[in-house]
Amino acid sequence: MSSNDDRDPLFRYDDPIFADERLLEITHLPGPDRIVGRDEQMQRVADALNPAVFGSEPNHLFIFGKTGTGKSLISRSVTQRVITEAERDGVTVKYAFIDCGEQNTEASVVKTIAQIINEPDNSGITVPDRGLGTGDYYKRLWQTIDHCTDVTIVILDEIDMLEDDEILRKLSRAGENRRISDAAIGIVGISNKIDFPDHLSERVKSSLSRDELVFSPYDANQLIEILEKRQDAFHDSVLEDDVIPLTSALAAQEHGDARKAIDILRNAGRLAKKQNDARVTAENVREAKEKTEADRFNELIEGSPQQAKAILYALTVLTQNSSQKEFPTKIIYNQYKELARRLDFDILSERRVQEILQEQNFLNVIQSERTGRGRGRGAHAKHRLLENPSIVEKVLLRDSRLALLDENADTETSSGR
Ligand SMILES: Nc1ncnc2c1ncn2[C@@H]1O[C@H](COP(=O)(O)OP(=O)(O)OP(=O)(O)O)[C@@H](O)[C@H]1O
Repeated sequence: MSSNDDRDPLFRYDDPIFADERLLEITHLPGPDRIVGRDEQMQRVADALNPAVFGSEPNHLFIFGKTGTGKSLISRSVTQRVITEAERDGVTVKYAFIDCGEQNTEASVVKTIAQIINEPDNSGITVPDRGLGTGDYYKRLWQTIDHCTDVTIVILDEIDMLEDDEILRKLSRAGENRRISDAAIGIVGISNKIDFPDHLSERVKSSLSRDELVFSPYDANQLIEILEKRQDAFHDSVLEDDVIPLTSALAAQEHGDARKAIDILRNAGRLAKKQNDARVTAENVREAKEKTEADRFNELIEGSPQQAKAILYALTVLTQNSSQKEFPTKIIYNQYKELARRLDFDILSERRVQEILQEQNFLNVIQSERTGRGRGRGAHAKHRLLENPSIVEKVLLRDSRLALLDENADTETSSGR
């Protein structure tokens, strides 16, 4: 054993703040004793999946609710418990958790499910990353499901992001159509858009029978309890007394969002660590809230082209300079044209700007209300930012070209910041 004295001084070997930071990671699946206030929802998910314990087809299920209300957590947690119980009876249940924000085409979802479920050494089936058509990927999927499982549970997170809902029909009909012979499939669809089923194609609507469940936001007390049950992520006495109540109150401001609460707490710990503080304070929490919101917004717009960012910037400027929150496409377009000129961008047509606003509505960056026909469509649609404009501004100005719009840039550079 080497003591810390003879270790490379370039690195740190102790963590004065975190005892186990992984407990605060989004991929961490807390045990049932750390899950707060979701007994009823867990029971409903368990009721839908129950047949899988005996190797039969589960009921399909759609779960709706705002971000951070535990939809993914409860789906994964109950599925895990189904797997454990089924195993005791010699029934093999497997699950594939698909983020449809990342895998949004039919072929990529089919391929990913097959890759997750497959055990190539046992099945002898290969599922190549590329090179097969959608039909062939389906064939591999059916073979894999038959070979490797008795029941496959497919959890489709952000199901509203799917380009095409045909996959729902194929998965739900696979047994009936004898694509698979001795296995069953259950679908759990997750979305924060409650009107998602209205947008399904008629074919899917009529063929996919399902249960539906809504998760409501947490109140500040439930958020406190959720955070208290993760306190062991930190060393004893590191959190000052007001840290958890303040974090919960800040995360409950818009809607009770456990993801935001946990992210703020983790970022507060990281800030304290970076500053070599011995304790996490309310000050760290306030700073962490801003960082958490900026990170989240950044994640949403990361893939957006510069023109889309300029359009968002136009909406931000309008929001900052007005008591109103909602603006018609035309007004945003006029503001955008002025910015585009300053940035030396090609000026897009109003129609194209309208389409981009619709895409940002789809990505949950803005909310578009229709005033004519169709959702968020038409020149008369009104749009509002869903995030605090000063945070949006900061994040947008990180873009190298939009940075030219930063009026404080020169002073900041000359002051060495
Ligand atoms: N009831 C709860 N008890 C304990 N932790 C929770 C609870 N609900 C959510 N969490 C935690 O909050 C975070 C976000 O939860 P989850 O990802 O399940 O939310 P979601 O509703 O699926 O959100 P999104 O729509 O953004 O994906 C996770 O770290 C999860 O462990």
